[in-house]
Amino acid sequence: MSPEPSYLVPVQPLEAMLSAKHPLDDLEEGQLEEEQVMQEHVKEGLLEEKPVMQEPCIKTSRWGTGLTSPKEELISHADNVSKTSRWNRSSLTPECEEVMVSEEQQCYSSESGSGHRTVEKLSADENSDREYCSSDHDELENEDPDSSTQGGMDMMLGSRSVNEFQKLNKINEGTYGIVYKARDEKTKEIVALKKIKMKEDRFEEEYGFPLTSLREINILLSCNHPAIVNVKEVVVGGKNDSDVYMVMEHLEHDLRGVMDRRKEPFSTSEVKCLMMQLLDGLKYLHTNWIIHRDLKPSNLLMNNCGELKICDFGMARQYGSPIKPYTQMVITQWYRPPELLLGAKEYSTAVDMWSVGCIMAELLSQKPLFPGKSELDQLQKIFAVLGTPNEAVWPGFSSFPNAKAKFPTQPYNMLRKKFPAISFVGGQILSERGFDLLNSLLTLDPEKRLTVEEALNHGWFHEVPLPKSKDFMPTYPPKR
Ligand SMILES: Nc1ncnc2c1ncn2[C@@H]1O[C@H](COP(=O)(O)OP(=O)(O)OP(=O)(O)O)[C@@H](O)[C@H]1O
Repeated sequence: MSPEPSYLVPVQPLEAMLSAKHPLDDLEEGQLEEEQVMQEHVKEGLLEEKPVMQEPCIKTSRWGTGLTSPKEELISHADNVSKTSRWNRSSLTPECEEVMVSEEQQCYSSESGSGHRTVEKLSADENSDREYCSSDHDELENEDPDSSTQGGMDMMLGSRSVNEFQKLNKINEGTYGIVYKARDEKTKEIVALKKIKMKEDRFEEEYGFPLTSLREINILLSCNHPAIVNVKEVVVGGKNDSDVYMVMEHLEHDLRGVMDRRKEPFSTSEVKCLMMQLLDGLKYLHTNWIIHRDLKPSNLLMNNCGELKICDFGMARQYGSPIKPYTQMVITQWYRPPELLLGAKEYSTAVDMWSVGCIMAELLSQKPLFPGKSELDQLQKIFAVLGTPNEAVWPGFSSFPNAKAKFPTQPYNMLRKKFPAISFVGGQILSERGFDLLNSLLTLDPEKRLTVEEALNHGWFHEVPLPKSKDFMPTYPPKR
């Protein structure tokens, strides 16, 4: 195995991980048993599967695990971080005492033979996104109610004020937040401020903070990789400091905007440069048990130094949206894998690999590969190109809840027609190896789909034209 890049967090010894003080002590009886059982499974899994031990494990905060109340968290850190925000990146530096088995590890139940990490869904009705949320609610509801209700704002103690930033312009408004370009008055640095949209739902009424945002902040503060957007800190503003903003490094563009502006597709070497960065960032996430689950061009930021960075972790590792979108916009299905569309009971890292396949196709052709108008239409579009699956090509296919629908029979894989090896009209062509990578990413059966490691090692990246250096990637005039 090639050595891990230096930006990966050093491996914690297994002993340290398992013997570290676990906040199970703080839980109620019933919960304790349940957690202990999970803990045992984790132990077993770790002991059985040596490679897992050797992989880096980012530390998630106790807020992320929902096992300790935020108040206790603040108290236990009081000596070290008094008057320092819970959200300060530096306060998250892993310490031996704090090393925990992350929630992701507790949830992941198996590692499939193909190398995709599978997570078992936590609820019975898996088509309901809200079920995940309620499972999370349950965890939090078991906490000391006194501390939980105050948690939302307590954790902001010591955070800087948004008034220390000069808002320059609004960049974008998404489902969960409004993003501004701003200048840090102290450092004069240009940053992006994502204002967390607060919404009156049960979770927020009780805990004062949207769950999606809590998770996004927790994950992003824990990640440290050149292809993952850097969140510097969290600041507050508005009446009673009740508005919360994530302060992120600012990137001039996102891939959606860039593709919309370009008149022609990226060259093969440019696609390789972008794909390698995307896969590198994703390898970091998957190695750290994080599934992004919402990879799409608008969530891939780009700058004029040729860098690509993954953003928007609102959906990461929760496998469903806990709150209703604020706008009429729904999360796009175009990059959603067939197993999710079919109502699969388990997700794995393979869901992200499907999205990567769709993104690669779009980079090459400059148009979305499967622009479905509804979930059914999405599946029909996928099957029309890749062939209608059956038990032979995808064992277990017919057991999916949504597999009962009558799909038109398409016995052949037609993908090569869309990405030919030769073009008589001067259009974009794709080599044998390039097509093999694309086709392997777009494998219907997630068990057989390429893993991020396999994709990164694919021969396409080693044949000419080689990936373009970031320094020579095209630049675009700033639009915002
Ligand atoms: N750090 C950043 N620098 C520059 N622009 C950014 C940054 N972060 C986000 N953006 C812009 O804001 C948009 C929305 O951001 P983001 O996806 O994080 O919000 P969201 O509300 O979660 O969106 P969605 O509706 O996709 O869930 C992005 O598509 C991108 O154009």
